[in-house]
Amino acid sequence: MDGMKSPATAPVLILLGPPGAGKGTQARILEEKFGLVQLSTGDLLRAAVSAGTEAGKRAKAVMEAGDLVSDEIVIAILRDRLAEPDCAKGVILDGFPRTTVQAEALDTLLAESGQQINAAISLEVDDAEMVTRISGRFTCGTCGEGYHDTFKAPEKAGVCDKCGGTEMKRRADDNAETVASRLEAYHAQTAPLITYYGDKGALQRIPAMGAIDEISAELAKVVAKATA
Ligand SMILES: Nc1ncnc2c1ncn2[C@@H]1O[C@H](COP(=O)(O)OP(=O)(O)O)[C@@H](O)[C@H]1O
Repeated sequence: MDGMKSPATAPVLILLGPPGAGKGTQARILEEKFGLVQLSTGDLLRAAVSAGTEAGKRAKAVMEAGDLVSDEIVIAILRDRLAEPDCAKGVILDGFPRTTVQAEALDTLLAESGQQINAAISLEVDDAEMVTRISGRFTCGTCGEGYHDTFKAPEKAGVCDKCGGTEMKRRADDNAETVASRLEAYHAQTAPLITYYGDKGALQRIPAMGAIDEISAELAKVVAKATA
């Protein structure tokens, strides 16, 4: 029929990288720049734990140990979230997939609605830096929004950058012992996805050891190209 086009599919981007690589920070920047929705399975799981849902109860101890929550739970949570109307704008997946089983489930899920991923972007950093970064990060217990990083701004230790509050809290799993397990889980279970997406021709690598705005500028170029 004249003028009939197949509907444009919404962008689907994946951010890959170890804990502390800056996936969450960069996903929030991309959300604003490109009008996309950030989907963080870590945030969704923490919300399930706080709400005390069945999935949350099963996930709590696993997360505190720095291990990966079962594929079954995470895939179910992600599937439900993706079905919400705001995701029609396009999504940035932050922290998902983290295993090959999850990557395959995502491909199947997207194929059901005629979609596929635009790019899997790997934020490349080294492990030693990750431990330092994670042990220095705090969020604000007063406004819940502010963020403070003792590593980047030691002079402002303990003070929220948004509201000036002084009740800074560390995430339950941001301690040296758990961080080591999270890095181990990353190398054993998630790093193979770099090859998975490389083989599909969907992988983009970005050096991510520098300043947040330099990395986000690089990332924006890659995203603009992948979603054009
Ligand atoms: N896709 C996933 N599969 C399995 N477990 C997950 C997944 N996403 C998050 N988690 C769980 O939530 C924890 C926190 O994840 P996240 O907030 O992404 O932080 P980080 O990337 O800093 O480790 C992980 O250590 C893991 O236990």
